[in-house]
Amino acid sequence: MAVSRERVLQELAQIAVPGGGNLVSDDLVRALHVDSETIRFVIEAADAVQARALTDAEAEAKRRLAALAGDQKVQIVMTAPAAPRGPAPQVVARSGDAQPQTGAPQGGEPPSLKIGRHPTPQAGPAPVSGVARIVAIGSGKGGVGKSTLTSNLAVALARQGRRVGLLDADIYGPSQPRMLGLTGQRPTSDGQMIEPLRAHGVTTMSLGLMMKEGEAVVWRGPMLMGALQQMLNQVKWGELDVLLVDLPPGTGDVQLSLCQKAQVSGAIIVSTPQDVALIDARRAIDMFDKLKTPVLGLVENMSTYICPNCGHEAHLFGHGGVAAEAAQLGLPFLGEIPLNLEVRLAGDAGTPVAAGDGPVAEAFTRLAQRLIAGGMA
Ligand SMILES: Nc1ncnc2c1ncn2[C@@H]1O[C@H](COP(=O)(O)OP(=O)(O)OP(=O)(O)O)[C@@H](O)[C@H]1O
Repeated sequence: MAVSRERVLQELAQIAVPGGGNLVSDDLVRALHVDSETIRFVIEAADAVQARALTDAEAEAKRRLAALAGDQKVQIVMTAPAAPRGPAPQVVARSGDAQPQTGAPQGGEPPSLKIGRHPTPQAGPAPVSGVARIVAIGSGKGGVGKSTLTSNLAVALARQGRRVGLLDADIYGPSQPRMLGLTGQRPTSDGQMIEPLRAHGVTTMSLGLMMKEGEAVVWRGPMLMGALQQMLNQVKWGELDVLLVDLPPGTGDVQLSLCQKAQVSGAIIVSTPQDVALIDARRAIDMFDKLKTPVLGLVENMSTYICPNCGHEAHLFGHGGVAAEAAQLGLPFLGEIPLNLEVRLAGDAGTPVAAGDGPVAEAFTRLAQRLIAGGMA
């Protein structure tokens, strides 16, 4: 039978650490995740010296949990900042089959701000200083073009003269640095505040830029909440008309944390017209309803395909399904973006198609104008 979270904590509370306490009493266990297949957590040391001193405790935790676990895989990650003001959390030790999830950092070291700590207590959703509106961009299903829509919409809004920020909170696959041509760049920090990057007129920050690649996949609940809180409050966003937040797909911790921590003005749901995508979109809408975040409307992506050779219009994923769904749910239908090779090529090349001209750029302009006219951006 799978070991429960409580049982894991009981076991960890028996593992002594230097100084007289144990792993639990010294609050060293972070992001504990227990399900039928995995027991996973982070041991968060204050620095590399403490991390070394905790190696034995980590090995013991590994041994004890492996003995208890049965079929569950045990993954333990030890993190510590390299130095008090050093470059970003570093994975310093691993045990057993818990393979390091770090890869080559994206463009050098992340800035010297420790990200992913426990959240600071907060009475309720708070505004972000200088930011007039926060709009979450969500989808029920992955791969429907939510990140593409976010970057292009941000650029289209900036071209309409709006002061726009983009927070890439899709920690499981942060793609905004690539889509906005920021690969290889790192935001800087004085250890307190982060200086965001700017691309195509958009003030941009991505959780992916704050960590070594792959590191965040072990984050859960509190750690994620803390990181998101830092992204909102420790980034010098400046004065913004709107901050777009690119959420991970689905209905998980990031969505919950964002709506609990920040005064989100509303959410835009992106979907393709297929039934399967729409079923998931409905789930996302339901989640925002439960979180009391207004759904501003739905956007249909990959709507129509116009053959670049013959001009024939085809509907590869169907057409009009999102508009019909919006009508049925009594929500605004905000617009549709065609399926177009240029969208992908431009995204991969780091210059969103909305930065140029042509029918697809116009579709994003229309969407941006619709949001501005509706007071949403
Ligand atoms: N309208 C479009 N026309 C052509 N290609 C598109 C369009 N929208 C998105 N794409 C392409 O589809 C792929 C998935 O898009 P994107 O990464 O934006 O989706 P996503 O919903 O953010 O996915 P995930 O949340 O799973 O990361 C990308 O290669 C992107 O370039």
